[in-house]
Amino acid sequence: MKYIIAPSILSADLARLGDDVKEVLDAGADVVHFDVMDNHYVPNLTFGPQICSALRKYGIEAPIDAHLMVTPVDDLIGSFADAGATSITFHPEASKHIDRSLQLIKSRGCKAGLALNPATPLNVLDYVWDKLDMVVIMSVNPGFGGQSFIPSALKKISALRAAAVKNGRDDLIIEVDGGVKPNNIGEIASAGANMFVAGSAIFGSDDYRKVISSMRSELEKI
Ligand SMILES: O=C(CO)[C@H](O)[C@H](O)COP(=O)(O)O
Repeated sequence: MKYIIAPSILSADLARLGDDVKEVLDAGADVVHFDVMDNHYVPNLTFGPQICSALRKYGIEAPIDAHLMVTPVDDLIGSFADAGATSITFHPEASKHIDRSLQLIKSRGCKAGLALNPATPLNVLDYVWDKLDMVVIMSVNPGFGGQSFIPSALKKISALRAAAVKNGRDDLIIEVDGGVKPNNIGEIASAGANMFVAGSAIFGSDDYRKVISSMRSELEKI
């Protein structure tokens, strides 16, 4: 299985974001995870499409995974697609019309996904399987980096992988976000995840290559 490592720029050095993102990609990361927080859906405020576009202008060519922790959702979908996002995910509680928001993302040529909070059940996916490229299992409550992985996420990841297969979606990307570290990435992957967001574990280290390599060597053991 192809495993995707996506550093969350929430924990990057924001005063030198372009360089920090280049460094983490040079160190072996696959995707830039871009946390968008609005101080409304979540109690924190980060960055908007201008920063995404600035990263593109700075020469970042890797996929950018925009995780919208905002409400309302739809107005920002077009802005992030224009700004160069490759995939856009949002929280079902944040959109009045989940199916419409997913369609909007796909119509702009981006991969589409739903992000499920720790207490959000999987049945929200029941009627939109055909519109999902990815599902984000939040293994922390959204809003802040540096929190601990919530263990019940493992059971949820396994149930999601089984449901995806049952619904003919063996290709579904299962992204896990929150508290991912070299010492738990193996069990998270074994449960069925194939994309891993890690903020503090990577950007909090002074050797990005070493952390990413140790994550990859844990993944190779599976
Ligand atoms: O979406 C997020 C918080 O809402 C972050 O992406 C997530 O918490 C990653 O940070 P860390 O790896 O430090 O837990």
